[in-house]
Amino acid sequence: MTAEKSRKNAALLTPEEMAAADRLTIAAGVPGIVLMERAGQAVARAALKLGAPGGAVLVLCGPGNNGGDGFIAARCLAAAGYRVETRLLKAAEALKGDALEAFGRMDMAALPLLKDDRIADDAAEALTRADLIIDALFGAGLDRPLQGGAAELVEAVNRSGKPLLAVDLPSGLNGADGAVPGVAIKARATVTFFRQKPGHLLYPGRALCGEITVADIGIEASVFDQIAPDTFINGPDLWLEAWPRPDPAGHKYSRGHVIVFGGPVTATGAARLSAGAALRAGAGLVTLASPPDAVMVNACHLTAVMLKKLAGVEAIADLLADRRLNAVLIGPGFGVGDKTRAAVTEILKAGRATVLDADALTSFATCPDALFAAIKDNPEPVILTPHDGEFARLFPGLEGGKLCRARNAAAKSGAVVVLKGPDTVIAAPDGRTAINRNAPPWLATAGSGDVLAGIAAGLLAQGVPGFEAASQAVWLHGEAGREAGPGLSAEDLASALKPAIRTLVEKTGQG
Ligand SMILES: NC(=O)C1=CN([C@@H]2O[C@H](COP(=O)(O)OP(=O)(O)OC[C@H]3O[C@@H](n4cnc5c(N)ncnc54)[C@H](OP(=O)(O)O)[C@@H]3O)[C@@H](O)[C@H]2O)[C@@H](O)CC1
Ligand SMILES: Nc1ncnc2c1ncn2[C@@H]1O[C@H](COP(=O)(O)OP(=O)(O)O)[C@@H](O)[C@H]1O
Ligand SMILES: [K+]
Repeated sequence: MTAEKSRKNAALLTPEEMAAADRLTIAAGVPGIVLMERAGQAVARAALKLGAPGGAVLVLCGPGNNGGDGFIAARCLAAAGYRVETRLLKAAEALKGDALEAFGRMDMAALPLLKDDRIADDAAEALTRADLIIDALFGAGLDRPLQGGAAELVEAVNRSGKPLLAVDLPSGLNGADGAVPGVAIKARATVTFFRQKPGHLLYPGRALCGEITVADIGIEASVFDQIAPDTFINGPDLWLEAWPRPDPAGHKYSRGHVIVFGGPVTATGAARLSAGAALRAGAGLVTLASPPDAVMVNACHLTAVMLKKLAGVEAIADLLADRRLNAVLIGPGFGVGDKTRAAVTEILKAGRATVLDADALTSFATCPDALFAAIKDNPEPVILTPHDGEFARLFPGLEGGKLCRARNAAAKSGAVVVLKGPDTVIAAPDGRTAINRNAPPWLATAGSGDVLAGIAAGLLAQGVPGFEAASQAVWLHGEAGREAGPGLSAEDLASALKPAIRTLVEKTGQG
């Protein structure tokens, strides 16, 4: 598969982009009702997996095309022998277009869900009778919080404890950013169409989707020629092409040399975790530079990582006169304050691919613009790896959803921004973003971020471009977390990178 085709597989579409894909497909000659038929049939297939044959299925249909998919699913499930009851949120007279056509094709009565903007008594009884509930209330067209009877209904459905299958998106969830502005359905499974939406991957939305199926409804990938999405699922489909391939005739210097700047004698562990991870990520050499009194502590713990004494910030320029040191990492355990600001400024002046983490970020809380100016003057890629707290300190005033905050931060700083968490977002200054989904919760442990920063530096040293290096690092970190498993501590992560690295090496045909 070509890299271009793989990237299209990894694309995530906002509701607007999905609507454009729909329009382009219709304009190319596939009627909207045909797309809706395929969508509804895919929902029915998913329902077959959730509900016992012949069981009672309640299909809740909203006023738009999401409801239309529900009518098709209802018809298919009735034909398959299920006892199907369809209920409408708004009067049937409000239906139009493809949804009206789908309603007509269903040829089944559909009673109202609400009476005087409250759940109708007989609708409440229908919830109790159902073995499976299909949520076809709202999908891509949701544009405000659910209120009144619709909100009450969603809460009652959630309380019912019945298996819930959501059509496209759990109703109440914003597909563009994963936000839930009011209440939302908590589904056991979700069937979406053509490609996933950012809201399926970003919290809180991600927790509401259950198992996600992406159904092919006949939209061709050629629509991407006009839509050009810039948000992706983070994984090999997005960046395998950029995975470093060591020259078989090369040597350690041709795999890059990372220098990690470590902290004082009382805080040496973080930089050691980073240095070890940079080596595992494939850098040919890694040197840990630390204050003279910390060198001995580091020496007691390290073997393959080399050591250097750093007398003071003034010594950084001399050290970096050696151009073979081609990637720099500073921040973990370095300490917060003037000295760190000065060190970061010297490093960025030296024009190296750089990862700034932890204290290197916090030290600029009082003067973020000075940092951004220095980043923009550095011709090599810079990666920032803040968690939410560090992000808020460095980018005060950037608000909104995680995707939007990360994207704006990358544009503002000129760096690739890795906004960490269970749904880490990686954003490039050119607008590309990736959302990560493979990180297990046991990665939330002290030192785990130091390892991530080290992996990123190791990849930069091998010449991987900034956005790809950051995305690969986040994905590898997630895989290592899964490999090490529950009970891991950050020390376990670097060696747990090996199976994922082996998989990538094999995928790129180097194995
Ligand atoms: N695109 C495609 O390729 C394909 C799309 N397909 C399907 O179409 C779905 C999108 O359909 P859609 O655009 O009609 O929007 P949908 O989610 O049904 O909601 C719109 C309705 O809700 C209303 N409304 C909105 N917010 C509200 C609120 N908070 N509270 C109350 N009302 C609210 C709004 O009315 P308003 O009151 O704003 O006038 C409007 O009537 C998509 O998710 C997928 O399932 C498939 O068939 C396959 C092909
Ligand atoms: N709930 C979670 N699920 C998965 N990964 C998480 C979760 N919470 C945090 N992480 C990941 O754990 C790492 C923690 O990094 P950080 O907060 O910098 O910790 P530290 O400074 O102790 O190294 C980040 O890579 C983050 O994405
Ligand atoms: K829905």
